[in-house]
Amino acid sequence: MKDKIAVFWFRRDLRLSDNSGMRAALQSGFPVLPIFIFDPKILGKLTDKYDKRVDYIHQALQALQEDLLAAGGDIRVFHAEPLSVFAALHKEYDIASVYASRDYEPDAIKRDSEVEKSLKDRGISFVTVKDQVIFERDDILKADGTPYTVYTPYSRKWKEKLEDKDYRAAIMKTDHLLPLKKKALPRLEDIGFKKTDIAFKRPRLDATIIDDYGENRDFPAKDHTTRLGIALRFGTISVRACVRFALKHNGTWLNELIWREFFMQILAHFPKVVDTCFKPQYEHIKWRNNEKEFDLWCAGKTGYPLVDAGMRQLNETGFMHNRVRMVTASFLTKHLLIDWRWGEAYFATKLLDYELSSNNGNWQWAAGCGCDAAPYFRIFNPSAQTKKFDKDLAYVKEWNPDFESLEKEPIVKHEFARDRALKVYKQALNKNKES
Ligand SMILES: Cc1cc2nc3c(=O)[nH]c(=O)nc-3n(C[C@H](O)[C@H](O)[C@H](O)COP(=O)(O)OP(=O)(O)OC[C@H]3O[C@@H](n4cnc5c(N)ncnc54)[C@H](O)[C@@H]3O)c2cc1C
Repeated sequence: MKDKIAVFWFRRDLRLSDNSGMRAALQSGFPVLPIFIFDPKILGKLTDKYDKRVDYIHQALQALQEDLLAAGGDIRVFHAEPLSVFAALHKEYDIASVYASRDYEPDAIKRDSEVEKSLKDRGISFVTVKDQVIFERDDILKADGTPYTVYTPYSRKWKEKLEDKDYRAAIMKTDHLLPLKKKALPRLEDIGFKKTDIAFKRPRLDATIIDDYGENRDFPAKDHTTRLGIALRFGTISVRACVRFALKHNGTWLNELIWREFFMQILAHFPKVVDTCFKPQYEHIKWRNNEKEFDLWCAGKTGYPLVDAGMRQLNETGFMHNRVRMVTASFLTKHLLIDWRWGEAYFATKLLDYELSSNNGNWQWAAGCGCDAAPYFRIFNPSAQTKKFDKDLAYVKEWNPDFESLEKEPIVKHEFARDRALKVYKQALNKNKES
């Protein structure tokens, strides 16, 4: 008879330390087999075979494998549909339970419920554990049990509710890993992708950035933000470690981590936001959706130096500074009157730190149609934003050195675009009053 084992399925928690899902698996008492699955359904949606995020995951798995080998185990990495992976594992092992850290995106919830059902049919339990957030969907609710849709009261309640236990490290003994013969990971080429120039570094909380984050974070040329977005996305850093650090070092940075959870709970409570406006009346907006103008925006050729610098930074590196993300998103939706969904989809293909809930929430914020959004009449003037946040043009010059020749012919004049946006937004909102 085979000995019973537990399986730990790594997904968006690619680390061995402070991993509450893995800790739960190790506490099961059964030897733990760690696995990761490259799901062809997810990878198939990525058209660029030089996707840096896939390369990042691949390198993070190598680091994870080193840690697991040092702890006396290893990892098995598959490239197949999860249901077929578990069917094959079921033949090879006597599995008591499969453990995983909880995932909150609509597609992940659907996948997990299919996996749970199929495991249950084989008599295997599927145990998911909170790891990706401090507070999930129903942890922070209003007194009447409904979700918060405004950030400030949400963050107040989040802070009131926070106790040591919520951010304590998930410490574990790794002596329960299933001994495995070392096996090389599949190569990127084996899963249909190519090596890129991204270099995985183990994420680190840097006091020299976080201590004076509040004073510097808004100036793109200073590059004074942590760049931990990708690490939070794929769980190569623990959010509990971030919160412990933020509590000691900087309240403004803590607020950013709360924004992340705010949008996650919005997506969890209102999954319709994936493709519709949080505020339905904004569906009446008559977007112009000019494809030529969209292409110019994507390429960083609008003639507005800050907008173009941001788009070029994004295209070249997969990152764009938050201030500039706000300006470029406002420009697309308000100056060009292009549907926020187009911009959101473009960012999703490019951002290394792409996170459905944050991208969606922030795009809806910029377009004015989100839960706690910028009012429709707040239209960033890209030139005023440049004067305020990049007055020496250091950021513009870095990413958009030919800006002077382009600036002569901007895609649209600010005053004209502003008036047009106000008119179109007002029309949409009035239509709603009439109907
Ligand atoms: C149009 C638009 C699209 C965006 N798309 C994404 C996205 O796909 N993924 C993403 O993580 N963030 C997104 N953001 C939010 C923000 O721009 C990035 O989180 C931030 O720029 C990442 O840089 P950093 O890692 O240096 O973060 P820091 O400034 O060091 O902040 C630390 C972490 O806090 C979280 N955070 C910070 N600001 C926000 C915010 N406004 N909303 C939600 N979480 C936040 C992120 O996890 C971030 O990594 C978007 C913002 C805008 C305006």
